[in-house]
Amino acid sequence: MLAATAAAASGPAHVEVPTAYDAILLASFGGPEGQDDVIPFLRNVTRGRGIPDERLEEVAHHYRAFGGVSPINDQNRELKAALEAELARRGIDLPVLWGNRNWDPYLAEALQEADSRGLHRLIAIATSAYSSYSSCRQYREDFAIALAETGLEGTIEIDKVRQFFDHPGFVQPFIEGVADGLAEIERLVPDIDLASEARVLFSTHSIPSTDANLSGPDFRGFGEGGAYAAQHLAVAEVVMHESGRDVPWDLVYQSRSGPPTQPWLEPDVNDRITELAAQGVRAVVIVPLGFVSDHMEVKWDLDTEALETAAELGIAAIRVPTPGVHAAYVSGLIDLVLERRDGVPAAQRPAVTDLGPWYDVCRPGCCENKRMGFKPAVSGLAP
Ligand SMILES: CC1=C(CCC(=O)O)c2cc3nc(cc4[nH]c(cc5[nH]c(cc1n2)c(C)c5CCC(=O)O)c(CCC(=O)O)c4C)C(CCC(=O)O)=C3C
Ligand SMILES: [Fe+2]
Repeated sequence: MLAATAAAASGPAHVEVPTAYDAILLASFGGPEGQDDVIPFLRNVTRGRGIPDERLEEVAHHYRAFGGVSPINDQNRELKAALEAELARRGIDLPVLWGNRNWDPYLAEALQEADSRGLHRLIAIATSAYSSYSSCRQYREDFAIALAETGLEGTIEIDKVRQFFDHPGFVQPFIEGVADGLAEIERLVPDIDLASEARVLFSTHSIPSTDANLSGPDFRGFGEGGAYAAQHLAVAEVVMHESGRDVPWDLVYQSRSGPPTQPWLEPDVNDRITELAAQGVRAVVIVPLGFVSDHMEVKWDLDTEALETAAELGIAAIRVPTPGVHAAYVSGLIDLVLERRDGVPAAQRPAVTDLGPWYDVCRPGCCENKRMGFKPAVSGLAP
């Protein structure tokens, strides 16, 4: 088990005062549940960006290949049930509401439900562990939009748990996954020398370099790729160390979209596998470090595309599981709610890298989107 070491005092934590919450808001991305949902869902995801339906059809085919159904909604139903079970096990009476940014059940519906049940102080868990516009601020903007849509500003307050990339509950499943993945490679390629012929590839969602460089706070201190890249590198290092294996590793990116002229974080996972194969690498273990569940970005971009790339090059490849409903992850999410509710001091909060524990509330300007412009957000220090 990964030791739940208390925070290094040097971490950037800023701790809020205790708040008695009425309910947990499980906030996620949402996904289509049938072929007819696919284009309307993609219009929601890309709203305000004027992307023509022909371009959306290109992304749609990932969903179409799976019957138009993203696995993400069932995964959130399971996560909600697991959170409820863990709360019940601990004797904590805190309802869990679920709302998505891009598909039914929408955030606005969850807020209406909260209001009708008299639940007005919400603590949100977003299914997104790192700092960036897409994984943090966009959730906070969409909370603000849902509050405005429902006329519940001033009635409902939404706080959000800290970014949990380095919480031991999130990291533990990846440690187990890497250890198991490497053992599986040894079974598949019995004569392999892991240290020279295998690579562990930690994969996360590529984002535009502009977003990455603003994924602060204090973004200038994090170098190339901002806090987003720094957080992934720090967690990957811990995972490798804790797995007890001495195998070289890289951070790679997947699921790039946007025009080719716009710089996004690189290298792409497929390009890196191709390069490694040319260098004589015989096996890769792919770790979806940027994701909390096996949703479409994992099923398509890794299990379909990246595994195919490896197969075509004749090298062995294993994809490690995401946290999903792993007991350590579920219990860690409840711990995150309770540390916030109780105003636990930063030094007592678990964090496995010295970047954390992360802030309770975003700093002004944190995770800004310079491409699409300023939108007000809640759950932060400044709108
Ligand atoms: C960092 C990050 C995460 C990880 C954090 C988190 O988990 O939140 C994530 C997750 C996800 N992304 C998802 C789906 C999509 N993301 C898109 C587009 C984009 N994602 C971006 C970033 C991220 N995305 C960005 C920078 C864009 C371009 C838009 C822009 O320029 O700002 C598009 C539009 C089409 C396209 O542009 O390709 C789709 C359909 C799904 C659902 C999967 C399912 O249905 O199972 C999930 C969980
Ligand atoms: Fe995305």
